[in-house]
Amino acid sequence: MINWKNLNELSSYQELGKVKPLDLAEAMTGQKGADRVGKYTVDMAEGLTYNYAAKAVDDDILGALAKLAEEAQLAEKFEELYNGAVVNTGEKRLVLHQLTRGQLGNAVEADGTDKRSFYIEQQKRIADFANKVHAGEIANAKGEKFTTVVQIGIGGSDLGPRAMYLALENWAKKTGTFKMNAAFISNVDPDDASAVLGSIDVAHSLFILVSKSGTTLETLTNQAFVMDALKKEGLDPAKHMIAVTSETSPIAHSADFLDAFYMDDYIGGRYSSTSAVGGAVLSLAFGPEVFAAFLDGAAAEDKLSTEKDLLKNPAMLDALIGVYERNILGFPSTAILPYSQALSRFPAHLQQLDMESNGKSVNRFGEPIGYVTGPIIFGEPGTNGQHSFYQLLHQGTDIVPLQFVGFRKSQIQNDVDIQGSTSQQKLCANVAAQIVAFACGKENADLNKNFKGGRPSSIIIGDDLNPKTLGALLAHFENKVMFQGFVWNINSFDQEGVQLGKTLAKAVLAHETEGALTEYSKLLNI
Ligand SMILES: O=P(O)(O)OC[C@H]1O[C@H](O)[C@H](O)[C@@H](O)[C@@H]1O
Repeated sequence: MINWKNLNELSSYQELGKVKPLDLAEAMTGQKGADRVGKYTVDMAEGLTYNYAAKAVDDDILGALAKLAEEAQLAEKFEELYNGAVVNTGEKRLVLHQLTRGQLGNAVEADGTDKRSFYIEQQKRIADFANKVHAGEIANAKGEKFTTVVQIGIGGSDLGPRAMYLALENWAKKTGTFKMNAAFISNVDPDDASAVLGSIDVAHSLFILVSKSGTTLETLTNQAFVMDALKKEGLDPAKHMIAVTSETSPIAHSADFLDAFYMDDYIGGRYSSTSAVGGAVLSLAFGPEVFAAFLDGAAAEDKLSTEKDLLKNPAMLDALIGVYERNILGFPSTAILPYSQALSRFPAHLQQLDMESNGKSVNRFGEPIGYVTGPIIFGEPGTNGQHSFYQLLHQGTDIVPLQFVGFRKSQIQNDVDIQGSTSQQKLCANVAAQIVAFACGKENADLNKNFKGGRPSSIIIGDDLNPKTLGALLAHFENKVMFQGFVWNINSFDQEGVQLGKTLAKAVLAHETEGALTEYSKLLNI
């Protein structure tokens, strides 16, 4: 029997507030700190590890978090979700993104079909299509091979797939699996589409129109923009464009497209990288086998997330430590800091994943809640961030919990020894240094140079970033966000907060405004 209770109704939450907080600076100094690094670590899938030694937790706090996880029935709620319960209460929908990469529980039937079979069928259709494009069997009007793939989409139909493409582009080039260049058009700013169209060979480009709803104004505008450009080149848009959408959307089964691949309403945009939304572009760019390996990594991490023991479940643990930092310690934000250039857009993806999912003020029944929910998420790859905003992270008045990601090896494996160390060693040295600097600080009589420390961080470490580790990394964060939503008793799978702005923008374009909106319209010359 599942109890969907608000966080402040749970006795384990009240108990958690009474546990003595850890003095992180003290705990991370000397031999004690060294021991923590070996102790507070848990295996993720695909050889990754989640190390939380530099988080402000000890055995007592972790024990209290385990009780909270149990009382909040996190494992049971995940089980409900993957067995097909209507967990998206706002939209009255099932939540099935895990099913795109594996079968964790019972077969799930919806709309009269077995959903796992439906997702597999779409993957097979995409694989077949991609193989034909690579072989030149599907080609442009002159029978020439497509060399570039361009995704047109926004939000979840852009950020995840773009971050995943960038994460694997150099790996694919290095391993000989690279098939096609990919580019992305998302913003309705005409400079976005123009710049992309100006940088590619349009006659040899295949466009993927990606919109789950098929109604997103920006995406449909960019589709028309691209169709116009194709026509101006004397090309038939219907021979250069495929669609990824839900079967019920207005753009499904349209003659405007060479082919169409489907996802459905049970996969939220920000959770759609492992569906056809990511599958089409990644299979075309790197080949279906690479996409399949990415799915395997995600499936393996999902499996780990079913573990009931908190200390063996990295996503649940990461989620609970985040709740402790947000609700007990009162920290308002979290920074995502990958020490990997390939993950340059990963923080942007996590901004949507986390903030659109957990930026909520009512519970899953639509009732107000009396505690804070999702933190503000931001980030940049290291070491670039160090030379930008780390000043505030080290000495600012707010404490910002940090999520580092690092790999022992670079992707391209082209490196030079300069002054006794390689660039990769310098990169890794910096992340190690930052973790300890943030946690331990450094006293100085000159307060301007004093570091208080006590700034918590965790790190996910792997040997290298490849399709499997990337899949595991993505699923870790998806599951972390889901578990946090369960703790806060909110619905992490709808996004009503984006509607008002869309409605008002439509009113502006229709010149049906009043008051301040009319004045802003005039200021912007609309
Ligand atoms: O894929 P689409 O239906 O075009 O949606 C694209 C995006 O727009 C919406 O406004 C939502 O905020 C996002 O969750 C979604 O990913």
